[in-house]
Amino acid sequence: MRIVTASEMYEVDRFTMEEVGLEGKMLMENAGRAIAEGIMKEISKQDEILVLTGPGNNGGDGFVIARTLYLKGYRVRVYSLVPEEKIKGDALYHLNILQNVGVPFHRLQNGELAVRLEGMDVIIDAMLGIGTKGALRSPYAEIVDKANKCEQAMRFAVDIPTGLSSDEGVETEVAFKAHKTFTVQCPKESAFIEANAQYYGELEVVDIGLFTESLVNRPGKKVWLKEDVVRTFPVRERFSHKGSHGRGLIIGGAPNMPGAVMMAARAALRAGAGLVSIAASHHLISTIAPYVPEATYTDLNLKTLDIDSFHAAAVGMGLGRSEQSASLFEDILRLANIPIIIDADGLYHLKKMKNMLKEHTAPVVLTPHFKEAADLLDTTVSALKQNPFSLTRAFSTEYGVYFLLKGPYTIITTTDGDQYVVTTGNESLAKGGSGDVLSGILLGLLLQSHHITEALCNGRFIHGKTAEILTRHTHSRYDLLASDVIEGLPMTLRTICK
Ligand SMILES: NC(=O)C1=CN([C@@H]2O[C@H](COP(=O)(O)OP(=O)(O)OC[C@H]3O[C@@H](n4cnc5c(N)ncnc54)[C@H](O)[C@@H]3O)[C@@H](O)[C@H]2O)[C@@H](O)CC1
Ligand SMILES: [K+]
Repeated sequence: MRIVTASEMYEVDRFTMEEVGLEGKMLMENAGRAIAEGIMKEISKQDEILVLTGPGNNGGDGFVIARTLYLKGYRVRVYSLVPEEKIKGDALYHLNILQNVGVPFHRLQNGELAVRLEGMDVIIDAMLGIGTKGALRSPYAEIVDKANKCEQAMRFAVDIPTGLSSDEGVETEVAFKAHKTFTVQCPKESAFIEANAQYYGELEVVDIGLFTESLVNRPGKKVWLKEDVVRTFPVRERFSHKGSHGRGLIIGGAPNMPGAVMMAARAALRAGAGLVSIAASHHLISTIAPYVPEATYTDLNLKTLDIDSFHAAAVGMGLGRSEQSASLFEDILRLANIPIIIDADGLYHLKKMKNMLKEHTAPVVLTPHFKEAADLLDTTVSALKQNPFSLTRAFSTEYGVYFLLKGPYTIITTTDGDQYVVTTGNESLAKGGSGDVLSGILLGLLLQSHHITEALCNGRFIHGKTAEILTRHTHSRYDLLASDVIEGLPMTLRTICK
């Protein structure tokens, strides 16, 4: 499912209207009806419903929603923040129909609210959409603030909550706090920015018949969905053998962190890796081995370890941050000609030698969380949280790496700058060890997949999905351990990836 900026959405509108020939009025009818259908599932006929409308097409959607609800017998009225003479085009067309049908219609008079917001059971925000520029002007800011204070009301936003920008990089001062946002055709970029989540609430995408084909030549941004996992998950052949499912290497294991490589190895095997080998300090091997008897072990000595005899490797989990481990990491990066995942302490060392990435020819996957990523990109966490798409895309294309920016909305960027967002999971995953398990799953899938992007998206998807399934059935969001996710993978794999 494509994610768009405002300018991309306007291009989709233009293409649909000018080149396909669907009229704007009809698209507005489709949008309003689809959103009204969604809202009707959440409300009752006893509810007092207020639709707040603005000057543009977002307001036009609001007129169609109000008419649809009214004709179905709901108690609805419309409150326009602008005088009728300011409403033009398709929105005016639908305002006329609204008034012909007899839906109660009020408008702001002399700057005063003619309708009370208090006591409303449902407030629908059709004030501003993707045409919003800058901070909210009066009276929008005041009315949004009043609407947000109506604590008993269910609040729905049309397309985007009024006050938010569609694009990343814009700080929000005041915005409508929706319980649920019905977004038209494609989710907007800003829906995946952490600071905006509280305004969007739940997000539902409604199909109104727009054609997104006109965007095919632009770098893509998409949400990776269950249907994508089902379509691309590696297929196992009846006569395959362990070698067909890949030989993976996990390099790490500082004496004080035996758990990291152990969990990564178990996760890789549970995700379907054929063979997993752990290269760690020999003191550690006897500690780890009983917990992962399926793995093989080798002393972490680059004179004897043939990295390229494996199909892919993961390095950095529990590697340590000493000078010695820094030079070990540098040697690994120089020697490896196989796809390599760099996580945790590997990312720490990489900061000082990131130019090596430009010469490195085999695929490299970086899996930082926001702090690690901000350090790598020489920026701050808050700047990265405001602009995660553009900053990671710039880094990925400059250094030629796959970049998996870990978070509740994980953004995966390819070396070409295409981006995928994976939203599965919940706060139970915010715990030590989660990253090690994710790296293991990613390695397991990298070994079995033809496409690196698919391996990364599918790996991150099943990691999050497993946490969701476990916290729904057997665990809470407090007690779930990283290793529980490994043991929960069978449930996800059995249901999603048969
Ligand atoms: N074909 C289309 O174009 C379709 C558009 N649709 C709807 O139309 C919306 C976009 O419509 P528009 O382009 O008319 O834009 P908006 O409806 O977002 O309104 C833009 C207007 O709001 C005012 N405004 C902008 N920033 C402001 C601020 N900071 N404070 C106060 N007022 C401000 C300006 O007068 C501007 O002209 C979408 O979000 C969607 O809801 C849907 O009806 C589907 C079809
Ligand atoms: K809106």
